[in-house]
Amino acid sequence: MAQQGKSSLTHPPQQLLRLATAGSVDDGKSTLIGRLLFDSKSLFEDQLAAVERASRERGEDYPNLALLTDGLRAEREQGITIDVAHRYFATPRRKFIIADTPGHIQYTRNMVTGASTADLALILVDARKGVLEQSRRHAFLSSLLGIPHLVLCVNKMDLVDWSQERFEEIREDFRRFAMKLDVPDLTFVPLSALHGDNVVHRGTSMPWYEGTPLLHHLEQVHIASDRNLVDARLPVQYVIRSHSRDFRGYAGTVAGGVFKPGDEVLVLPSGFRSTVRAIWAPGGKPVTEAFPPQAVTVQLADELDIARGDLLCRPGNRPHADTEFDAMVCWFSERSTLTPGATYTLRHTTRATTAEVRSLEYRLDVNTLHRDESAPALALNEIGRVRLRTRGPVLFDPYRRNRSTGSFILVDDTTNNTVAAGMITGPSLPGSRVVWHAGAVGRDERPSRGATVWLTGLSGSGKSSVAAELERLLVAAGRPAYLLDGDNLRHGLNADLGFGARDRAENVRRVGEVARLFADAGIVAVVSLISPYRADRARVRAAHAEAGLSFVEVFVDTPLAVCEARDPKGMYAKARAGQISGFTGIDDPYEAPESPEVVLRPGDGDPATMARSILAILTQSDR
Ligand SMILES: Nc1ncnc2c1ncn2[C@@H]1O[C@H](COP(=O)(O)OS(=O)(=O)O)[C@@H](OP(=O)(O)O)[C@H]1O
Ligand SMILES: Nc1ncnc2c1ncn2[C@@H]1O[C@H](COP(=O)(O)OP(=O)(O)O)[C@@H](O)[C@H]1O
Repeated sequence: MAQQGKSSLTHPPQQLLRLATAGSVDDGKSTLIGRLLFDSKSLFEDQLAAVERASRERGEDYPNLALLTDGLRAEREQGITIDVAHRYFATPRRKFIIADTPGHIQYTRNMVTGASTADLALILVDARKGVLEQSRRHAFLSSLLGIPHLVLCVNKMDLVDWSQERFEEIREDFRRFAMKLDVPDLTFVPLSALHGDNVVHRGTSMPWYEGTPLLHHLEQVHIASDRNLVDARLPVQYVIRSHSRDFRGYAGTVAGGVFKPGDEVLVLPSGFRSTVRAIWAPGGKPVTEAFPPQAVTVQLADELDIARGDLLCRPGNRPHADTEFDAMVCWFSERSTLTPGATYTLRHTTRATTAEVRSLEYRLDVNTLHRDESAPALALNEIGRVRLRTRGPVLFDPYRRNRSTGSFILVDDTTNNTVAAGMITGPSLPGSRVVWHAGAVGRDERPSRGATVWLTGLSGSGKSSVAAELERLLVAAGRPAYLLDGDNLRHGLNADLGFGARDRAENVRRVGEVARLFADAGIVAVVSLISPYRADRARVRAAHAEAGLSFVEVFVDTPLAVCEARDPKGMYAKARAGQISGFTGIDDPYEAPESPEVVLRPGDGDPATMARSILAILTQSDR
């Protein structure tokens, strides 16, 4: 998934939101898309007139918005491989591109293709039916594809009498499943696409709903920081030469970070260094900076031997350059299967090389998240984890960090067909040097089920007090639990770490690893750590999702003024007096969670009461 990045961009990144929709026709997807277009007045007069005419002809007394996407549906029913359809609409705030991917079980492949660049996924469920296997599959695929924002639209609320209770039931059911996935931002909207409630306008039917209508959320959701603006990457697509003007430029699409004239760059795989002399946008206009996903031409200060497939980055921040790595792949071919030993052409950014499937580590059941380690092959629409070895080094970042330099396709050389899409998880643990020994005890064989409860918040917010109560409650109920408190761990495991951003990241990483091991062992790890950076916490969540373990993020949302008034250790006073620098909340940042499973505020009661509310959510996640 793209990483949080900090940048001093002078122009805001393009305000375009790419949406992927998933759901079956019956869930009302066509109607919802139609309603978005209709109510946001994005329809052309003639389209509208055609819909009204067609509705009248069918004897319907309201414009049947599903007819807008009907042409598409017809093609699909005939089995034509149109796969993914794109629709465009705009409001004064944003432009939208909707990739409409069919919801049928056969279409995992289409979702992988259609949604791979999406900023946000809309998943539709029918309020009468609730969360179905298909909704889970879509949520899983969205998280696998690294789509940072997910909205569960509970549609057809009119058919359940606008019931708040039903909505909450579905929300909790879905949230329980999503806890095991890596979904950084999850939103729920109850709506009726048919009547329009909560699509563009609020309507009057669900006064109990405190959120905003869907379109408002789509207009407001913060996507600028989803882009990776940290790791500068420019895969070279073409070398542009003009002998007459003595010019040599390197053209490509920026895949990460920001490039500016004057920046020192490193060319891979050669290792040459140079400086950016100038950058041009298409059309030849010089620009002062370039960021993803702009297509640009870069001129360097030195004459170097650079070819298509090379990559420009910064000397202190390079991608992996490896011939062996692990990836999740989705198999696309009906005619063949992915089997260990087979070779394919691997296309990655602007390079191609031969890749051999060294091993199939497991096949994943997308519905249950069960891993089948004895699966011999992957068939159409199946997803699994593989280890690949390539002839030449591949310059990659893990997909979670960069969706562009972390993805690839496999092409069958005999047919020239694309047979798989892959997402690189990271370099292989060097097979010969370090081997991961799977234990002989399966998770289900352990006497208890583990999980991680992660309390984040300012110093003095109450994390330790609540965590201690939760540990006590769990143990009293006969459930193994163990408190991992930041302060305490800094006396031992993390005694070598300070409070700079890098050390805090390492602190969070280590505690996250320990928590994951505890959870795997069947223990509830109760973590109390300021953990101020969203990206660091997101990595821990991802590591849990990867291991199929529940991760419950608890935001202890006590305002700074309250924490400062409590000041149990006198730290705030010292920080204000300038005796401590880089203190969280005073002169160091705290990034609040965007969608934690639990939020605790000062009015929510004493620590024991708060702990009980966490326990209730945790118990749900066990089901
Ligand atoms: N500069 C600075 N910033 C924040 N906190 C500081 C700092 N220096 C020391 N302390 C004390 O260390 C405790 C926080 O440690 P953590 O390991 O939870 O911090 S972090 O997650 O790595 O940010 C925290 O304890 P709690 O009050 O229990 O949160 C502080 O008392
Ligand atoms: N729910 C609560 N209501 C009122 N005071 C609280 C609550 N939770 C904690 N406190 C008080 O706030 C102070 C800081 O709590 P602590 O758990 O040490 O915070 P943290 O671990 O986040 O630094 C303590 O004095 C504690 O008694």
